Amino acid sequence: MSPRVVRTAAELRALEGTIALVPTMGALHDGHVQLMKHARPLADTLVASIFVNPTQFAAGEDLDSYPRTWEADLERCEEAGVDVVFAPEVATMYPAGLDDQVMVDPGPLGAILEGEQRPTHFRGVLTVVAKLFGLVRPDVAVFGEKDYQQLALIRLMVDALCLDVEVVGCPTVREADGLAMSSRNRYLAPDERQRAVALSQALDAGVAAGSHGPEAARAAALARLADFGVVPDYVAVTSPDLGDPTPGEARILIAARVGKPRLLDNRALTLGRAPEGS
Ligand SMILES: Nc1ncnc2c1ncn2[C@@H]1O[C@H](COP(=O)(O)OP(=O)(O)OP(=O)(O)O)[C@@H](O)[C@H]1O
Ligand SMILES: CC(C)(CO)[C@@H](O)C(=O)[O-]
Ligand code: BAL
Repeated sequence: MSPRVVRTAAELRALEGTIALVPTMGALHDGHVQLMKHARPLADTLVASIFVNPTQFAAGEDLDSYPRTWEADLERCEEAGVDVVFAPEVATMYPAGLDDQVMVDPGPLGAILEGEQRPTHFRGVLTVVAKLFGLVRPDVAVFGEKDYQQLALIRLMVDALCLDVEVVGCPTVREADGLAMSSRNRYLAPDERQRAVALSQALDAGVAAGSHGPEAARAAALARLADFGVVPDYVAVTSPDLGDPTPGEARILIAARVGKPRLLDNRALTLGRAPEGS
């Protein structure tokens, strides 16, 4: 059955039973469909939001050219068993205007990695996610690990602001060659699409070198990126909660521009101790 499209808070208030929410910015791909399929059995009603959130884009970023594929998105939502697509106008999300004086401050975790490259990004993301939680009032909300720092910050926000929403993370869905699916992949020219596999291969190299410690993991990932001529914005090896890495469970994260689009990827890894004297 086709999902019902709703645009207002009043329509959302009429929803009954438990609610699962999958927030998106549209241009839906199989990664989004997996999030929706994962969310489907978690509640009576499955809501997917489609909203290209202006406040998470800085001036000069790709807000205006961000892909918008409405008809195809509705088909993907239907395929995934979505009941309701919430597609608000900007004024519904930002009734006080885009220079809204009340915004969510992401704190120190919002200032590193992606936050260093995009200083106002997470303020916009957390603000819109908080607004979506307030409007949709979900019992559970599902996000992708592809945007690992975003997922970590949303969990922190839910704890810090005492929001009554269960946050569920889903593994990254990849193309056959390992490239993490992303709405912006469609901007890769054919030769860039081939080079884009550098990110997942660099993560593989980092994971394989992890037994020799975090610096070895980082060096292996950087070397693999260099093989493809890809210069990253960052390659970071962290603890699972994005702090300093210690032996055991850890995370390796990469961001890099390949041609026009800026791509993100990350993987879990297990760190050994760095060799003595390194
Ligand atoms: N390959 C993927 N696997 C799993 N989840 C994903 C994947 N790509 C995106 N998601 C998740 O889908 C949700 C909506 O993301 P969004 O609409 O920004 O898509 P995107 O593909 O990440 O777009 P962009 O190219 O702008 O980064 C987020 O929770 C995001 O982490
Ligand atoms: C969580 C989100 C939908 C907020 O606009 C966006 O950052 C995204 O698509 O990952
Ligand atoms: N998934 C992250 C959305 C953004 O880059 O704004």
